[in-house]
Amino acid sequence: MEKLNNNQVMKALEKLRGWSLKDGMIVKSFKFKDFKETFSAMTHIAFECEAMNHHPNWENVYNQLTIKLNTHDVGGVTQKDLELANHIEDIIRT
Ligand SMILES: C[C@H](O)[C@H](O)[C@H]1CNC2=NC(N)=NC(=O)C2=N1
Repeated sequence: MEKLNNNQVMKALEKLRGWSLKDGMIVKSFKFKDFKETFSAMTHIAFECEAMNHHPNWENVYNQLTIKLNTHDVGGVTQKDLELANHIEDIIRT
C-alpha cells in the first residue's frame, strides 16, 4: 500500500467530516452517551478491523473515543486508513 502525501490526505479528508491529519495519522474524537455505547461501537469497529486486517490506535476514556489511523508498514497514511475511516463513519452512523 502506497503512502499518501499530505496534499492527498487533506484532499481525501474533505469528504470525511471531523477527521484531521496529525503527526502522520488521521484522527477523530467521538463522544457517546455512556461507556456501554462507546464500547459497543468499539466492538463493531474491532470486527471490521479484523475483516480488513487493519487496526486502529485508539484511546477510550468512559464515553470518549479517540481513533488514530495510519499504516505501520509505510509509516504514514494510505488508502486503507481512509477506507477504514469511512467504515468507522458508517458503523457510528447506524
Ligand atoms: C502482519 C499484518 O498484516 C500487519 O501487521 C497489519 C496488521 N494491522 C495493521 N494495522 C495498521 N493500522 N497498520 C498496519 O500496517 C497493519 N498491518
